[in-house]
Amino acid sequence: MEKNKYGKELDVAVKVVQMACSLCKTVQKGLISGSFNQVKSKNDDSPVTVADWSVQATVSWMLCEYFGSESVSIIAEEDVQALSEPDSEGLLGMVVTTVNEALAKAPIYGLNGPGKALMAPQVLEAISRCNSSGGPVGKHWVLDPVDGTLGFVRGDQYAIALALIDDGKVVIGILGCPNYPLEKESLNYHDNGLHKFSSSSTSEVGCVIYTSKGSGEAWMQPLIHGNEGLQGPNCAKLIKVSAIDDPALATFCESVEGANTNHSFTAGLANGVGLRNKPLRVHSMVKYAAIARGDAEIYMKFARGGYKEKIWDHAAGVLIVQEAGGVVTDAGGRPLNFSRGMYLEGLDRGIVACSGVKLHEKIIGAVYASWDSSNL
Ligand SMILES: Nc1ncnc2c1ncn2[C@@H]1O[C@H](COP(=O)(O)O)[C@@H](OP(=O)(O)O)[C@H]1O
Ligand SMILES: [Mg+2]
Repeated sequence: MEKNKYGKELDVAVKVVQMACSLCKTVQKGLISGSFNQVKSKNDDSPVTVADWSVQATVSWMLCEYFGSESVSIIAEEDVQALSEPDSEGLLGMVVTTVNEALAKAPIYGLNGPGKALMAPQVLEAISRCNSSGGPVGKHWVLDPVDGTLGFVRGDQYAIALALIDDGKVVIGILGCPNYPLEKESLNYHDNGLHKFSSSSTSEVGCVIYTSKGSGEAWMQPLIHGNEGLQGPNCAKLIKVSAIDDPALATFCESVEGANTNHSFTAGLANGVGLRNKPLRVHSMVKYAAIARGDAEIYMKFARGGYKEKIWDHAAGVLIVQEAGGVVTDAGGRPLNFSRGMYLEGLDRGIVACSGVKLHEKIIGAVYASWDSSNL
């Protein structure tokens, strides 16, 4: 990990994402057991939880600690507005406790935590400083503290996504996938005929996947659970995209939510290129992890109605798929542009990530052939 130009950043970021995974697992357990009222609605009606703010505060605090609070630039999904409302005192208290519990465990991950517990203003400051506008010059961290919040609140798949952009290019990418089974065998057909990841008693669940640009390698670590650190069974494994290039054998992934991507358009594309398997519908950037790990071959996203994709929903996943051997472009076949602030400006229609060039060309060709007759 240390050998590349961004070795220190990657080393710290992987450890921080490991911490964040542990934090999220604890909060998700509390949510599912119904012990806390930790979910709020944002202005766009999407949910936000104690975990979103707590991960953002923890990652922000750590990055400032290691890379300097003066110089570090972070673009992340959450702000402190809902947390600062008069009726949010209890919620803020939970966030502060959750952050301090996470930071107290920093040494388990080989990181230095704060000398003493953070107070509420410090936690709010850590969250609100992640308001950089990014752009084409300099280093910018990009964080989605809990991607797939709907999956998170449903006890399903979600991801913690952290990437570093340097002069407009994504140079490192880390995806924490706390509910993603380590073994592909745990990928089962579900009742409704769709693929779904399910944990079995034989497979360990949860991993952190990471890469750096130009390495041609992507790695997967299991989650760190106790004091065992990163030695022995926690050694990272190389991952690689699938070698399948026959559409009849390929599986495509997409959002669970029909509001986030047009399922009927992707069904038409799938049919057009001869895909036979049912789609694998998964919340969050775990879809990119599935492509990078060879558990599926295609990920397509076609948002509706002028929705503008945010960089934190794609940066880490795109680089991981590319370095694991895959291809990711917009629907016009062009690379995604991470250099223009918080949005993927100039994105042509949708996003297509594939395990290889052959499948990718077929999907792009199918988009070309069917776009005009679609209602998108
Ligand atoms: N109307 C919309 N169209 C497309 N994507 C949307 C959307 N509203 C929200 N999203 C994005 O889709 C992400 C979830 O992706 P998926 O549906 O693939 O699981 C959300 O991430 P968050 O859950 O972090 O907000 C959000 O950024
Ligand atoms: Mg997201």
